[in-house]
Amino acid sequence: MSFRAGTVALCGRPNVGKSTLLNALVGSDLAVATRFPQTTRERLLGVWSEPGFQAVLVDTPGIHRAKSALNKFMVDEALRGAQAVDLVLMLAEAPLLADIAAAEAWEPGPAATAALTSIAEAGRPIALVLTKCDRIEDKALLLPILHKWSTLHPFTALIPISATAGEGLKQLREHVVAALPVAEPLFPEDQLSDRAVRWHAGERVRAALFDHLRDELPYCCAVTVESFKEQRKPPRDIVHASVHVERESRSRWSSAAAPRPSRPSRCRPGGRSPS
Ligand SMILES: Nc1nc2c(ncn2[C@@H]2O[C@H](COP(=O)(O)OP(=O)(O)OP(=O)(O)O)[C@@H](O)[C@H]2O)c(=O)[nH]1
Repeated sequence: MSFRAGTVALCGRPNVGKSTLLNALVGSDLAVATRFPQTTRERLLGVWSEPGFQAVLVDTPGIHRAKSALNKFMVDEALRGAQAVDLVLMLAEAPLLADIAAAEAWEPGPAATAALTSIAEAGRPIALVLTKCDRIEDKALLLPILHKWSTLHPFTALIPISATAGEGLKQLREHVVAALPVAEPLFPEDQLSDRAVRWHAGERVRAALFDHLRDELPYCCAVTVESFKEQRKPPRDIVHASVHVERESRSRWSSAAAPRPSRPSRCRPGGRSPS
């Protein structure tokens, strides 16, 4: 069988599970996934290599109505990520509904449909991926929801998944592989990301800020990695980073502890990176 390779964008509203899905498919915690919306600020490529195919996954910031310059940049990044790919996976969260009557009455909200309209402007094939389905006990509720989505766009497929429980990932994999052209791999098989280990170290620091600081603060922070020393033995990699905050009054938080970064570009596909 001929090798298939191409690019697949993961797009959707903030917090729908794009980074978690990328990590599940690549098999490594490359992208920072938190319970907070708008964690992803820049596009990240995750290289999903398996025998017979390589899908280069583009993790994008969440699409939302942006007011600040940073948020506008993030939305532009997301929409740029959907250009010229072989397939767009439009992720939408499965709604939590009481019963089948509620599921039949359900409509996607204006923000989700606006995100779909923006993504569709790129003119690429789009598959709808309904995320977090592990939270829906009665799977019959998913049918009317998927049907509602199908009326909004000629999606190439409608796939319910749970990235955390591994549900639906086989079906998703088959759909992704079928959408890839016959081509040579775009990245070496053992490369997991387009970013340097140092960039991932900065992202780990940002993830720590989300974990440890008050809810609103991480959004006002930027991280610069000042020095990064890779070590094979414990305590492993050493990161010195500066945390930039918007206001002087917030600077007392700036010495947040950095966790050990993973080594994404060194890991073999399928293996979990150390965290
Ligand atoms: N129950 C459940 N939770 C999930 C699943 N996938 C993601 N989550 C949770 O949803 C939250 C958001 O996940 P992310 O992967 O960061 O979402 P995102 O779309 O990348 O978010 P942005 O950075 O805002 O664009 C996290 O708390 C995840 O743990 C899933 O399959 N099931």
